[in-house]
Amino acid sequence: MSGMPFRYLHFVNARIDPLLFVSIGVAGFLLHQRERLATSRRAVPLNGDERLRRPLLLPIHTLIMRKAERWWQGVKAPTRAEALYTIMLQGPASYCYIPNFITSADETRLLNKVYQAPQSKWVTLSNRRLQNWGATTPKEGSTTAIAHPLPDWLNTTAISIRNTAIECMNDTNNTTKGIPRVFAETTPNNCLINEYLPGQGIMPHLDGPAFKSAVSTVTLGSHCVLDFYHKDKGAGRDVDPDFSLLLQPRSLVIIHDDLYNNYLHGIKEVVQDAVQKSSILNWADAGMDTDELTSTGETAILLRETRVSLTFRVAAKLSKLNLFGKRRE
Ligand SMILES: O=C(O)CCC(=O)C(=O)O
Ligand SMILES: [Fe+2]
Repeated sequence: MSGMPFRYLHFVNARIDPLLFVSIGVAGFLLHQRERLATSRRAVPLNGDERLRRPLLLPIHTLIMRKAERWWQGVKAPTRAEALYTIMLQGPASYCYIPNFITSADETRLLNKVYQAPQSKWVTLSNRRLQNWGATTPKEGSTTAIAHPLPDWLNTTAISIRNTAIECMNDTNNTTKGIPRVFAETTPNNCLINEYLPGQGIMPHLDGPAFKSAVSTVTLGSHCVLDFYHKDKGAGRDVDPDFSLLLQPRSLVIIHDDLYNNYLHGIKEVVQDAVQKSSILNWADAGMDTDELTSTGETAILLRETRVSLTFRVAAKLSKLNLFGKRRE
């Protein structure tokens, strides 16, 4: 009877000094806080209706606790739940996803044009190939682009994007989300074409300063999961994205304002994407095939094929110089 507890107490009294007690207490508190935060992240429902039921004013002690938790963890970026909440509130101003923006015939025609381009047009990078058309920047990081017209086969799509942006802005029923003002004002004058084989992707990044803060992308050939990471949090191989958009073949996505300026975007280098309803912002519009879905209807495995993306942008500033360095009339 006297054995274990007594010996244990004796051990504690004799060997453990108060500093160690305090350290154990602090470590316990830290672990508890970490678990609490992880649980609250997992528990936050990601669909809009649940979010709308959240109280607008949180009790002061909850706010203080949240601040303390963030400070405690040294995390400046918003949590996943907060990021999604923000994006849902600002969502209507941040992206516009339009399934089947082009027909299958247009998709084939555009793909043929891409592959008919002279070999010299392709720039081969380690993880993808690209072509650059229209107004182009002389070097990386330039803020001024040199004016050059888009070829007709791309200009047709650029004009449809502008018309769509105008429709979006006039859409009083708000069936198309977002107000892609940049494209309503100006027809895109640059198109970057990226080709990704299965297993290829693009590291998370922000687009450079040469273009206005909106980007519109037509997806050809295969789907893509475009991941977003808040810029304060950063991104790396072991960092989970805050959320993603599922871009289906023939769709158009316009990303602008908050989503464009404050989130890095990237595509993972994988041969298949495991997608979940809870992390895909446009799940409802993504037109998932029922045979791709698991029995719950909330996850799917999508096998990648070759994807070609046409990314249209508006150059922020056009140089008065032509390609040969001479001033235009
Ligand atoms: O292929 C895409 O959809 C994204 C391309 C992209 O982000 C870029 O070229 O900057
Ligand atoms: Fe980009």
